Amino acid sequence: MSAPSRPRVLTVAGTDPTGGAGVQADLKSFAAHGAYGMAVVTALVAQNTHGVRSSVVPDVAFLRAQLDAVSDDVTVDAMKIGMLATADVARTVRAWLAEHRPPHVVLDPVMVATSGDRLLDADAVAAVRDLLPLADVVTPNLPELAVLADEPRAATWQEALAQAGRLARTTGVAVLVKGGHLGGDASPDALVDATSVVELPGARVATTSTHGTGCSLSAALAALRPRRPDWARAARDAKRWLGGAIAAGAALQVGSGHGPVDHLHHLPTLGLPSFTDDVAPALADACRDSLASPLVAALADGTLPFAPFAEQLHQDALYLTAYSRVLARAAQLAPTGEAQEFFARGAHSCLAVERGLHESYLARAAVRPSTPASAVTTAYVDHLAAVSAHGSYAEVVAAVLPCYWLYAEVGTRLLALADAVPGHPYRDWVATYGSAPFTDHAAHACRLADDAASHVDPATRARMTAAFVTSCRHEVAFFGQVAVAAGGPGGAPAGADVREADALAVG
Ligand SMILES: Nc1ncnc2c1ncn2[C@@H]1O[C@H](COP(=O)(O)OP(=O)(O)O)[C@@H](O)[C@H]1O
Ligand SMILES: Cc1ncc(COP(=O)(O)OP(=O)(O)O)c(N)n1
Repeated sequence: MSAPSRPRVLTVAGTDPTGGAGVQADLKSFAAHGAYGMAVVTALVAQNTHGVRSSVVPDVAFLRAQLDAVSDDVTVDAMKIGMLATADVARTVRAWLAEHRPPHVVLDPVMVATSGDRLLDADAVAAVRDLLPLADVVTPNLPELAVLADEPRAATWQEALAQAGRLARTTGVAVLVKGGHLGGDASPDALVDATSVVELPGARVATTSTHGTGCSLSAALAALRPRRPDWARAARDAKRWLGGAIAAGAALQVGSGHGPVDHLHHLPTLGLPSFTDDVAPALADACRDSLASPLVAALADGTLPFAPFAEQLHQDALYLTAYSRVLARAAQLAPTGEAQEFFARGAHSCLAVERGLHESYLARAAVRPSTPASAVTTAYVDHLAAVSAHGSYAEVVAAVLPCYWLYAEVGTRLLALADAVPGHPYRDWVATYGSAPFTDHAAHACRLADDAASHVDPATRARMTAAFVTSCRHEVAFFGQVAVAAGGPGGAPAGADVREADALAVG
């Protein structure tokens, strides 16, 4: 038979109705790591982010019935054991393990929650110790390590490593000792066996969202092990994932005590509104503000004198040269041939339009080619360059999108206004942006941004939004940068002829 598409991983643990610890956290950890999750419940715990209120431990015959229901039917590739509550529960799990031990077993020796509430009877410690030889890895925090080793609590990380080494040598089980309870800037862990120590350094995240970190780490370890060559590599990857989950926890806004971690922080979210639906209000604001600028208002009614128009086009030409490079970067990062071609064509079109502006309008204007980029143009270009240098494909696409989408929106409105003015002097230029093919290119760019957003994690999506909104602000400033003297009839000088629409694929 072929291999299963996902590791089948079982947790045997207590519950947390607020979803941060216990079985609920374990199942999220399993899903986060692409495992098929199963759960046998040892104890029903009424708890939240402030602590444990009460718990009920079902009869151990029922616990055994749950365990047998799994092993009678399903192959278990890996298993994590969490809260055991009582000595009877620990002994029942041990008896089942003796018969049905999966290839990989992680034991999280849950004793006391961060809130200080006991999750294991004092007389059950010996029964948990008896389980150690049936586990591959045990994952104690510092107080739990001391209890298992029957020694005083380690005061330093070095003492903890030595204590873990002694426990590993006496029990034969590897010890993933956790440094979450240490003070300081670091939160190191280490995988210690009888002969070696693999340190897993980690920065401490300044947060109160640490409820269920131990549960989530041990579950991740079990889920990863079937797809990793050894425990050290599984532990390294589990810890790296947990660091991101802890950092993203506060944004969940779950509870007013010690909140949970975000187990799915690294995954895209199904069912979100599309990116363009999400940022449409920002685009609408930018469109309204752009139309209100003196330059665009005078462009709309045809009263814009030629000099400020040419000055604006000159800045546009400088901008397009830089924008072309950013589109080329989007083409370089593009995940599909279609997207690569779209942005590569856009990069080329920018240069063609820039050249066209110089050969037509600007050749006849008083603006000298050496006039430098304005502060406004420079700021916009710097923003795009920064996203292009440091951002992912999705962020680059979000940053370049307003130049397509806003120009299409403003252009469409301007064209309707220009059409109401007989002999409008800038109608051809306005029509470039207010009609196809430019509006089609803008719709295509929106579609590519939505595609990109559907594959990113929440943090990247937030950066996409920030990049988009910042570009919108620069667009508004760009329209507002040229002073417009009131009055003056507009009009391009005779012979000016810019046929941008054919070549143009960008704003
Ligand atoms: N503030 C934090 N920042 C980063 N990692 C943390 C933080 N607190 C705990 N951890 C990590 O979470 C995991 C659980 O640690 P710990 O708190 O020691 O165990 P437990 O949750 O069982 O009490 C470990 O990998 C630890 O390094
Ligand atoms: C049902 C249940 N099991 C374990 C714990 C303890 O979780 P842990 O990951 O050690 O983190 P804290 O909750 O102590 O912060 C629990 N609370 N509930």
